[in-house]
Amino acid sequence: MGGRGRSRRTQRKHFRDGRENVWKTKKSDSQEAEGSNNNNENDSNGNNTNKPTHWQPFAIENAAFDEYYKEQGVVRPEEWGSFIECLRKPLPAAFRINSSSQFCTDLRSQLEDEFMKALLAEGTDGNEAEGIKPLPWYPNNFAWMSSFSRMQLRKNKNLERFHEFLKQENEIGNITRQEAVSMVPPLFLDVHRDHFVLDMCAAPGSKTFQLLEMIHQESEVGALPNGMVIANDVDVQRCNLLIHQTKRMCTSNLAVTNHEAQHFPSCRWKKNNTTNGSDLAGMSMTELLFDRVLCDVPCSGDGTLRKAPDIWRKWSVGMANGVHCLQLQIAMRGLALLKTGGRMVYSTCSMNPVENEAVVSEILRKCGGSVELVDVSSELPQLVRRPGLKSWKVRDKGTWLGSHKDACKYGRSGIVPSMFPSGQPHVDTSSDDNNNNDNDNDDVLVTEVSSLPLERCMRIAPHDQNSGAFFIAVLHKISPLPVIQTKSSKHSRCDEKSKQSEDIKAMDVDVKNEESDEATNPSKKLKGTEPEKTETLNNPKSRAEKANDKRKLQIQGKWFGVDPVVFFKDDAILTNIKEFYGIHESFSFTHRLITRNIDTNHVKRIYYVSESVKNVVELNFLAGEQLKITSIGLKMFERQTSREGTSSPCVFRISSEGLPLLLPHMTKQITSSPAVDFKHLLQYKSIKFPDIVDDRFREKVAVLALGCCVVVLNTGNENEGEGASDRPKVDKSTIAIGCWKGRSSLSVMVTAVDCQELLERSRFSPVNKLVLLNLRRRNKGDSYLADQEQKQQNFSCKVS
Ligand SMILES: C[S@@+](CC[C@H](N)C(=O)[O-])C[C@H]1O[C@@H](n2cnc3c(N)ncnc32)[C@H](O)[C@@H]1O
Repeated sequence: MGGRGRSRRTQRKHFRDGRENVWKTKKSDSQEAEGSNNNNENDSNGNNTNKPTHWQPFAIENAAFDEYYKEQGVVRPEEWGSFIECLRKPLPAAFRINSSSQFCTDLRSQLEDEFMKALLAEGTDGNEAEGIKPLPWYPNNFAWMSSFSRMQLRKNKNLERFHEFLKQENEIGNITRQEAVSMVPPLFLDVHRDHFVLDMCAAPGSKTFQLLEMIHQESEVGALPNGMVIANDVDVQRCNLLIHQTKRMCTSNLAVTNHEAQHFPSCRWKKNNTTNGSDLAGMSMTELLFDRVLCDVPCSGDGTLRKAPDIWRKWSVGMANGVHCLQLQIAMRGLALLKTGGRMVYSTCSMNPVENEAVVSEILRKCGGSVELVDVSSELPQLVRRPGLKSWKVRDKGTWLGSHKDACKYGRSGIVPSMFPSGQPHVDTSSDDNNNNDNDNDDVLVTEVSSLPLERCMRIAPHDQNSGAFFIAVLHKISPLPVIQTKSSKHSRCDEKSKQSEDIKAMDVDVKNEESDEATNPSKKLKGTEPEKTETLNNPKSRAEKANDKRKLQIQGKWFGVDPVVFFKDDAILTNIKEFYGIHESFSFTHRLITRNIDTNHVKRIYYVSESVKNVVELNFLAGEQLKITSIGLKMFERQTSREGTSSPCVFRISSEGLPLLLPHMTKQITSSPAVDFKHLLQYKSIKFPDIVDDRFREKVAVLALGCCVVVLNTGNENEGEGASDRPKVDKSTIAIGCWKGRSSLSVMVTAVDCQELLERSRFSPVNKLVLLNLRRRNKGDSYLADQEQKQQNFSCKVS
């Protein structure tokens, strides 16, 4: 896990207070830890102001934390000891088998039959002898937890083989390492294959991966589901992590966007005035709405204390109070983008009621009956959870506040009414000339109790099932949201706290107006184009330079720093690709190929998108390119830039991600190889033609054109490539790799690491089968099912 894991860690960025990375702690940062915990002094922003003097390991206690949560009653008083003790223990590692992988059942068998027993026998440094076990509440035994922490997995020699297994399968995309409780929200979303799903705050993407699995489950061979996922995150770097993570899924049904979730565009488009008889005129979608929305909002994150112990010293109530309004705005935008009848899951990895029940309560109040909190007590019955709180207080600068009245009394303008159970703003009725409030019993703190069905929210406590803590609420949109009137109030409210609050005051209406304006007036500056303007102002340019800039901008597209999304329509290149690979007419190319470069002479990569993603791209064009798309579809063709590339009649090679989708539709540049030469290809990466062992294979390679080709493993069971047609039979169990035919040799286009991995592991027969499956997975994506075990076994024998 070493370097890769650490580098992911270093990219974690606290969304609000610039929390430095715990895994990359500088000396001064470590020093800061000293003494900060039992004396948690906060400044007005809720930041810890202690200045420690020398290094100390992470403290795993915080008096302010204890005081706060004891008072809030998040667990019963008699449970406090086990709650806090559990929070101080490292989090056991958990992982999930990719259920849309054709190999999911093989992996599950390996875990059940091999690792479960082996890890029990081997034991570890710790006392718990459970080894690994499936999470009882996750369907089909596809999610597992171990009794080992991530550190133990890295350091313990006995666990080396298991750790290697986890790393490899994770890299290939067969499993995902993910905190157990983080797997819960997508399960309550009830995603179907034809759903349009929005993941509003998606990075680093473990839940997006789960959503994609759900969309792709039970896919027929070569068929794509009708649904899609849009994964959005405001942080570009984290978007890149997400793209890296989801690339393992090899999906054409995903678009990644980079917006503030609270301002996510809905791409409304008025059908009659923009099409001008174009080929988009038939477009039926006029607005981007979703069947499912996942609202896994940024939060204070104290539910992850076991995984990120630096939170112990950083923790303060200000962290939660400071994100309440943002969370509410994101959730309201999510509901506005949800179709009537759709489901939204709101979740946080925080235990704080201000981020949880308070946000849900305000949603219900604002939506006035158009949204209901769903009772999901009968779903996932084996998941141990607790009902949401009905009563809580707010703490600010060391003072407990029972209601908004208290906030006004103490002049706490940052504390908004929606943070309290009733959500009611305090209206000061006392007149200036009658300032005698002495009769009020103001010194008694009255804690409000909510009348909303907040017991339907779910709290997951760490000591219930040895996990992290989490909060989940399931919402159902019954009817369109009401228009929420802008009220001028002297009381501070979330809407007024936001400088862009205009967008959310009338959730279903105002956004429409704003977006229509954008669509009809594309020159209107969007957020994200700011740097460009600043540059222009600071550096006055000549007319020629400006013209040049304008041209560049046109090429660049609407969003500054983001490549444009362009349908690839270069007929000459397309005809060349189709003819070279003999691609069937049945394979839909029209409006399914995308590039990120308007200049087709310099297109390097061509992406394939599903029908659903294509529709969204078209809608986005019609709506004035409101979506800032950072990644889209499946990389299918890549320009071969080497000297070899120029000698081929077709300069575009098939990428390994795109091969599974294209393979059933190829009639040319495809041949089959016996196991011996297939193994040599993997072993030596490149073999000279005279070194090909099998004469028939050498002959078949000789007739291929120079350039990219596909070699299919001949398992010997069928007439693969023999007989009337030289085209190998392609079915669910086919194993194929992309190759390059040069003037004197045939070379693989699978990375050296992949080849090495296969060859090393193929020496051990029990692992052999899985390794082969993995190779196929990597090259063939997830559209094939593993149903011919015998064939795999045959190949294993031949290769070993
Ligand atoms: C709790 S994490 C999401 C984890 C993610 N759902 C997963 O399962 O991997 C919250 C994410 O929200 C993002 N974020 C913060 N503020 C945001 C905003 N205003 N709009 C969209 N995303 C935001 C952060 O960059 C962070 O990646």
